Parts: sequence; structure tokens; C-alpha cells
Amino acid sequence: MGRVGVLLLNLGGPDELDDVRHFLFNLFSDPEIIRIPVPAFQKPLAWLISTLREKKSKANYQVIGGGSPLRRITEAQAQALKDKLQEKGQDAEMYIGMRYWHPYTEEAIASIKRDRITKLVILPLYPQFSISTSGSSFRLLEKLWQEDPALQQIEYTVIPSWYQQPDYLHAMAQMTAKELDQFSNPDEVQIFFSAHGVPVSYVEEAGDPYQKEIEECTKLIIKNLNRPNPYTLAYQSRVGPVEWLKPYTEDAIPELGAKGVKDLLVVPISFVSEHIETLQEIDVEYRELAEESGIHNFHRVPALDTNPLFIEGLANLVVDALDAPSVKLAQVSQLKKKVKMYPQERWEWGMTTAAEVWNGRLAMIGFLALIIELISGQGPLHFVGLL
Ligand SMILES: C=CC1=C(C)c2cc3[nH]c(cc4nc(cc5[nH]c(cc1n2)c(C)c5CCC(=O)O)C(CCC(=O)O)=C4C)c(C)c3C=C
Ligand SMILES: [Fe+2]
Ligand SMILES: [Fe+2]
Repeated sequence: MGRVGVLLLNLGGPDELDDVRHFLFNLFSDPEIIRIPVPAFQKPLAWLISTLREKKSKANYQVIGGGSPLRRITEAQAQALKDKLQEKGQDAEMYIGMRYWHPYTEEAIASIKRDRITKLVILPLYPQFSISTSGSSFRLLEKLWQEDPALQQIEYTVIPSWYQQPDYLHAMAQMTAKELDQFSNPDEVQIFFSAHGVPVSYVEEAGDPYQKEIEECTKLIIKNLNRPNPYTLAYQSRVGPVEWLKPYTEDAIPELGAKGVKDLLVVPISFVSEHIETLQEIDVEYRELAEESGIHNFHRVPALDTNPLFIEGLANLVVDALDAPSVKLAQVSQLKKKVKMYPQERWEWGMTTAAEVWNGRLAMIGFLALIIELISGQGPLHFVGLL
């Protein structure tokens, strides 16, 4: 079969507080994360937002020990997956490609070339597909492939999303059941799936299948769990002024409290590792909110991290992908029907002299706003909720 590699894709997170601003700059430079209709405006705005969000974001990372645990956990997952594959008789080298921090996707690709991998499985560590997560990483890979004839020699296949994988669903159901059984009346507990949100326009205008996949995934977990508990799905971690998928977790918790719910079990659904949104947002912010709302028994299901059943599921995905006909990066947008992975592209026709003039004017207005905001600590970005 040649030399087999598995490329695990993930978002990445700052290793220490000094990395936060640069990490945020990388994140907001991505048009898949924040859509600036004028491409020339992307980097200045990324600089502006990262500069102004740094303080708030750093304070959150401080709460979880001064950095993201994502790199450490992803490395442990990679090692566990390698061992599991070996047990199944499949030797494979593991590579981690983060989108916005080290080890960057470009670094992983350089190692894959150096190791002369001939067959590669591309596996995002996001169970559900979103334009803003897996889609963004696939887009970057597509660009790297187009630019590099050496990469074009590698036989590769992509796993676009895998939320229906049976071992993953079993692992989620098992972890949920274990937490339910810690309550004094397990069957009465309200199960609360909290998914990472995305702006509504991603789903309604760009055709992101994320919401549909999240909804299907929660139903499959509930089916696997096979318990009588009531359950809710809400969306967390909203950033910026636009409308995101609803209900928002911060509204849904007080509503359940008002209905008399006392026992709540939060199940983080869109990410398989502990990270800032589980450790800080759920465990600290939402716990406080629940307490204020009269929900006194607030528990959370831990992230899967290196759960053996989950790792078994990942290994099965890799083995199956090696056997199946390959899926190409360019095919993913078709597979995910209607997904427009390049939302800003339709603006390219506008790169005229007039548009350039407007870009310049908009940039000047932006920088002026920044200076005012930096001096005064108040400004339009505070107003619209980006900071
Ligand atoms: C499936 C998971 C995620 C989706 C969907 C997603 C969309 C999304 N995120 C932002 C803005 C930010 N995300 C940040 C960090 C971050 N986001 C995810 C996951 C998803 N994001 C992870 C795993 C992390 C890293 C966490 C860590 O432990 O380091 C941040 C930085 C942190 C902060 O300041 O809050 C921002 C900002 C948008 C705008 C978006 C959809 C468009
Ligand atoms: Fe957040
Ligand atoms: Fe995010």
C-alpha cells in the first residue's frame, strides 16, 4: 500500500498568553470565519479585531491555565490513533495540521512530503462539517495542492464529516449515561446539547450543512442513549453583531430555569477535545448563569479526548477510507450540496478602479475608528459586540 499517513485537521489554539493576539489575527484573517465583502479589507480588519479582542480573550485563556490544551490533547489523540491502527494491522504516520496555530497545516504538509507519504487520509477532528471549520481547512489544502506538483503525486482521500460513526455515537452516549447516573434522579435530568454556533447566513445563504448535521447528530446520540430524559439543543460562543443560530445557550439556560428545571447536564457536541469553550465558557460562565437561574445541579459531559471507543471509531474511519474510492477536496463542496466554500469570490468582479478607491476609503475609515477606540476604550466595535 506504500507509506500511509493520516492528517488530522483541527483549529489550534494559543499555547501561551503571548500567542493570543497572533492566534486571533490568524483566525480573523480567514474569510471563512469573518466575511468581509472587500478582500483588501480583510487583513486590516483582522488586525483591528485581534488587537481589540486580545484583552478579553487573554482573560479567558488565563482562567484555563494560560493557554489552550488543544495541541497537547490532539497529540495524545494522534498517538492513540496510531496505536489503535497498528493493532488493526494498519501502520500509519500521524500528522497534525492546525488551521490557526502551531503545528500549522503547512508544517504538517512539509512533514508529509519529507516522509514520502504515498497514501494519505485527511480526517478533520470535527464530527460535523461547517464552512468555518473543516471547510476552511479543506480550502487551504486545496490551495496547497494546486500550487505543488509534489503533493499532486500523493494519493489522498478526504473524510468530510463523520457524526454518524457508530463508535463515536456509542462513546458519546456512554459518557452521557455515566454523567446522568451521578444525579440522584437520573431520568429527570434535562439534557442540554450545546453546539458551537455559526452565523445564520452561513446556513441560509451559503448552504452550510452544519445545523442539519448537528441536529441529526443530537438525535442519533439520544437514540443510542435510549433513556427517557427530555433534551434541548442550543448554540454557544457567538461572536460579533450578526444573528447566529438560535436558541442561544445564554438564553436557553435561564428559560429552563424559569420552567423549574433543577438538574441540567450539558453535552458539548461540536468538538471532541476540551478547549476554551468547554473549560471556560461552559464550566465557568454557563455554570454561573445556571446557578443564577435556579439550576443548582449543573454538570457537564467531558469531551471525548482519548476515550478508547472514540479512538476506535477514528481508526475505523481511517481503515474504511483506505478501502473506499477516494474523495477529492474539490468534491467535498458537491458532497455537501450547495456549499459555497468561497463566499467572498463573487466580489472579485468588483476589483475595478472604483472598487479600489472605495477599499482605500474604507480602510482609512477603519483605521480612524481604531485610533479612536484605542484612545477612548469606546467605539463602534464595542458597540456591535465584537469586543
Ligand atoms: C465546531 C467548532 C467550531 C466552530 C463551528 C467555530 C466557528 C467560529 N468560531 C469563531 C470565533 C472564534 N473561535 C475561537 C476559538 C475556537 N473556536 C473553536 C471551534 C469552533 N469555532 C475552537 C476549538 C477554538 C479554540 C479553542 C481553544 O481552546 O483555544 C476564538 C478565539 C477564542 C475567543 O476569543 O473566544 C474566536 C474569536 C467564529 C467567528 C466562528 C464562525 C464563523
Ligand atoms: Fe468563545
Ligand atoms: Fe470558534
